[in-house]
Amino acid sequence: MQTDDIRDDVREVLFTEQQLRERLAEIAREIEAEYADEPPLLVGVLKGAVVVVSDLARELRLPVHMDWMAVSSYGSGTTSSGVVRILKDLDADITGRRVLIVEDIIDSGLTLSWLKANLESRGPASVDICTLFRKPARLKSDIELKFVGFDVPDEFVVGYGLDYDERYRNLRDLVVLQPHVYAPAEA
Ligand SMILES: O=P(O)(O)OC[C@H]1O[C@H](OP(=O)(O)OP(=O)(O)O)[C@H](O)[C@@H]1O
Ligand code: HPA
Ligand SMILES: [Mg+2]
Repeated sequence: MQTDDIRDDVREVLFTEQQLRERLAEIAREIEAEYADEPPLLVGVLKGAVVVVSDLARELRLPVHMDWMAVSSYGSGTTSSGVVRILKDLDADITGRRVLIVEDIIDSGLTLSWLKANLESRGPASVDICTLFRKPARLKSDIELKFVGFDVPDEFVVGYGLDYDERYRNLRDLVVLQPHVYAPAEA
């Protein structure tokens, strides 16, 4: 059973809005140093990364461009199928450009290792990954992550863009939900 106020479904706050903002500011400084000569094209992966891209881009002082891809690997479940589909491709031609993929979470890593290889096949100058969260216990690919915000425990997390069945993306903190949220409704 889910409640009307999404905050009532929270079991535990893992990272507060303020902690997330402070860590993103640190990452922004690292990105500015890395791309001082050529600002990157930020590629946000819809929909989870919308909140991260929005906050990270406004923290950056570089004249970045932004583009979006939608890929799907999870559907409404809580584990990756490993099968990736492109639902929306980039508008931009990335030939010769420096690309920085921005993600909310790397869980199995399957979505991003596929996406990185896909973008690398288009002839960019570089493709790197920035993710705010990483779940080390679940990583199934040895994908290189250039900028990482926080490691999270092996639990399903939501908020700050991350959803469970499309809910909770608008929670300000990164949280773990109460077990009752996942329980089937009583007949
Ligand atoms: O490392 P992985 O195990 O591949 O999982 C990570 C991906 O899964 C989630 O997206 P999802 O497919 O749920 O779409 P969404 O962003 O629209 O929620 C998340 O936003 C990452 O893109
Ligand atoms: O822990 C998670 N929460 C929400 N979406 C996700 N996609 C991969 N892992 C997660
Ligand atoms: Mg999701």
